Amino acid sequence: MKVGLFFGSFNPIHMGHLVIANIMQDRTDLDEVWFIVSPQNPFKKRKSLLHEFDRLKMVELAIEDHFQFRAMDIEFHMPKPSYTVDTLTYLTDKYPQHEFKLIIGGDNLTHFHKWKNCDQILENYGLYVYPRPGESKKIEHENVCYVDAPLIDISATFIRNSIQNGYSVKYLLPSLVEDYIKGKKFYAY
Ligand SMILES: Nc1ncnc2c1ncn2[C@@H]1O[C@H](COP(=O)(O)OP(=O)(O)OP(=O)(O)O)[C@@H](O)[C@H]1O
Ligand SMILES: O=C(O)c1ccc[n+]([C@@H]2O[C@H](COP(=O)([O-])O)[C@@H](O)[C@H]2O)c1
Repeated sequence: MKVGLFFGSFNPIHMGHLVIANIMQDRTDLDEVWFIVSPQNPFKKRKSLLHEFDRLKMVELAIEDHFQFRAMDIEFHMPKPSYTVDTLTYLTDKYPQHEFKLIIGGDNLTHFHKWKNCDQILENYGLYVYPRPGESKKIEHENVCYVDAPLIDISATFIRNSIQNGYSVKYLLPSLVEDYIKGKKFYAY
């Protein structure tokens, strides 16, 4: 089975993530997409970062009707910061029968050469790249696959700021996730 891994903070998960994941699963040879919730992205501030269990719960709520999507908490139990190559190695040991691909935005290619063991990621796994504003560099490699997808300019930051300012976030994220955020009064609801 071929699995696309979508890493992120998911604080919270939103329609941008879900549209990309669905296009990747539906229009490529990926059989499943697994959402890997990162407890603490080394490049992001902790400000407004909800507890990892709540972020995982929101991912589970968002994908519960999609049987080819899975939410994973593996990075919760790994050393921090979580390097993608270490998570890929862990998953390969645990699921030797699966083939793993990394799903990333084109903007991430600019700094991809700085990622830990990036050559190993390219050679042993490979990338499924979707377009994102700000992309400036393409990597020509047999294991890099560029997938056409619409640009959806929704971010978790926009959603958190909207809630804080009392604006509606309807349609920006699944209603079950919105209800969960409201119920817990997250992001100052
Ligand atoms: N609208 C979107 N379209 C495509 N990719 C996205 C979109 N929003 C986020 N991503 C990508 O999904 C991955 C996980 O996203 P992340 O959880 O960091 O969300 P975010 O919306 O970028 O969050 P924040 O606004 O808090 O930085 C990242 O690689 C990010 O670049
Ligand atoms: O392994 C690395 O060296 C590495 C360097 C930068 C980013 N990542 C991972 O890439 C994911 C997306 O990152 P970002 O900053 O684009 O949201 C996130 O889960 C990070 O853990 C991983």
